[in-house]
Amino acid sequence: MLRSSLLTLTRIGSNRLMSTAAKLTTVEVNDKTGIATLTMCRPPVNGLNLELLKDLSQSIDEIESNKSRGLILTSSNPTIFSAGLDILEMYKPDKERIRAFWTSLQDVWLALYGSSVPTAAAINGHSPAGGCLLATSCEYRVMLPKFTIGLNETQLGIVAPKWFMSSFLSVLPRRIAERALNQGRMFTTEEALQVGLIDEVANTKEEAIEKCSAFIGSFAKVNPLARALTKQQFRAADLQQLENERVQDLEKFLFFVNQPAVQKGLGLYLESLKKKAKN
Ligand SMILES: CCCCC/C=C\C/C=C\CC/C=C/CC(=O)SCCNC(=O)CCNC(=O)[C@H](O)C(C)(C)COP(=O)(O)OP(=O)(O)OC[C@H]1O[C@@H](n2cnc3c(N)ncnc32)[C@H](O)[C@@H]1OP(=O)(O)O
Repeated sequence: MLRSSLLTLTRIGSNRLMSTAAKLTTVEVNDKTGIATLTMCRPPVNGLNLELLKDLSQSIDEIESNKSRGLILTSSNPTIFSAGLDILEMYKPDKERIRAFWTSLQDVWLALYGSSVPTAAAINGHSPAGGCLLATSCEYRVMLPKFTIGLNETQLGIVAPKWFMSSFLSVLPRRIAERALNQGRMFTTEEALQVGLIDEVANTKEEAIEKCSAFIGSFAKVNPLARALTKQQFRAADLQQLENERVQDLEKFLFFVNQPAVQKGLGLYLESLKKKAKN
């Protein structure tokens, strides 16, 4: 069940905490429900860099293979679910590292969107771009009030690839998804609930996790294999499309991100974030 020799198993109440010393994710399995909570813990904003993506992949694999009854994705940061892709991976990138970075992002999406176990996101903070991609790859979303979620790529002068759109479209009606993506719109919790981008609102992270657990519990009397195969049939075309086009998708990304205008835009955006952080 545990695949790394570095892995430690600790017991907290009725939960088993599985994590490695230097990992950027933790996996905690509730002994009563059998549901695994996968927590992202990369300060300051859970920016998805190569290391966090690799740890996410490993944790999802771990949950798939340890017979958990479901997966709840959340964050250790009290105000940020994930700030999306770490822009430092894309700005003035190292040639080899950026290839590994994008390939790892593809791996995470394929594993999470195609996961055989029921998945839910307890969105306990802001969730722009890649953060929204992770949340919409899950089957159910519960979000805390006064945060924002959405695919804001066009606001940064970049383009969400097709598979980002697939996740978005699996949740939102096409007309709303298309307009929001073109605008790079970030939705408040209330707006997200209204359009169906999230399923429920919770006042605390604990409540969000409870609601996610209740969603996963709703499959208790359904045959797990029948449920998993049904989910996978719904998602097969999206998953197959990326599987078939992985190499071309990587090359497209590299070409696009290395354009001088895109580099300039990313540099200005990073500067604006840093300026905002100082004030
Ligand atoms: C037809 C052709 C098709 C071709 C398609 C092919 C390829 C497509 C090419 C590219 C697609 C790439 C897809 C990218 C998706 C992404 O995820 S891009 C990332 C988008 N993320 C954002 O815009 C979020 C930016 N951050 C924020 O809005 C805020 O930080 C926050 C998350 C709301 C948190 O706010 P808060 O006030 O709490 O924190 P600060 O803003 O003060 O930030 C603290 C600290 O963190 C740094 N930081 C924040 N976000 C990022 C980030 N995403 N990457 C890197 N660093 C980040 C910020 O700069 C501060 O740093 P410090 O000053 O050093 O402390």
